[in-house]
Amino acid sequence: MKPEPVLRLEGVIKEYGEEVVTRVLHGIDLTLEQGEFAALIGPSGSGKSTLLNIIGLLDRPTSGRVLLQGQDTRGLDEDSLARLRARTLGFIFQFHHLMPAFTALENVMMPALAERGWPDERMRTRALELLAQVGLKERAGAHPGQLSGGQQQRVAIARALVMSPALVLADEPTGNLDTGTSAQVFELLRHINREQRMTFLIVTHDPRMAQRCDRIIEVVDGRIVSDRREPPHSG
Ligand SMILES: Nc1ncnc2c1ncn2[C@@H]1O[C@H](COP(=O)(O)OP(=O)(O)OP(=O)(O)O)[C@@H](O)[C@H]1O
Repeated sequence: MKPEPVLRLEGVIKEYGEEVVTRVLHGIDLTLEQGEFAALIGPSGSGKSTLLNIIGLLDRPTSGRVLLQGQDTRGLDEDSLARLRARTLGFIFQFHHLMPAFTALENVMMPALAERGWPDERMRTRALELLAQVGLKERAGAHPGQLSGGQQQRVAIARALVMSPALVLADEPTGNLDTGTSAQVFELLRHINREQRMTFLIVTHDPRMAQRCDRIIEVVDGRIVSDRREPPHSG
């Protein structure tokens, strides 16, 4: 039997306003299978962030359904949504939002702490493994202020992965980095995707980055206007 897709959106509509209603998403249908590495592109104001917030269970559609690993999220209360979010989703933002008073290791453990309370040894081991994977094993005890921008973003990536999410949502993950660092961070995401078959959806304005994804979903005026799979890249 085919596994449930990681994500399925059915007829997602989003409207803002009460007296004057603005429709921002016009019935989005979208499926992401496990292991996909997809870019979400489109002009400013086209609805990418709105869509990402709905997929990330941070906002609810006006109508339509969002299913994560086959689970219908419609009708779940805020607590259930928060639990599902913590278990299933990882978030990477343009600005890393690391906590300056905590070390890199503590920052990576933070989502696990929020979920399970006091840190246990397994959590610590997992966080250290992830820091090693993003090339920061030696910097586990450093505070964010002692790390470069690229290193800080790599800590944020490790933090996004600590709960082994089925789907990682990245909003302009390299938007705040210089070109060289940006390419390295992107390659790291690619590597994690290939190695762990973790699914990624990446909002980007950078056409070169989109070209290096396996699938490019383009949104214009709240509609998916194209959804194409790229031939596999060699490297
Ligand atoms: N809370 C809100 N209330 C009213 N309108 C909103 C709200 N949030 C977003 N919008 C409108 O919805 C549309 C889509 O916005 P959204 O932020 O999703 O676009 P985007 O594609 O992510 O843009 P950008 O690339 O500039 O981040 C815009 O016209 C925006 O003004």
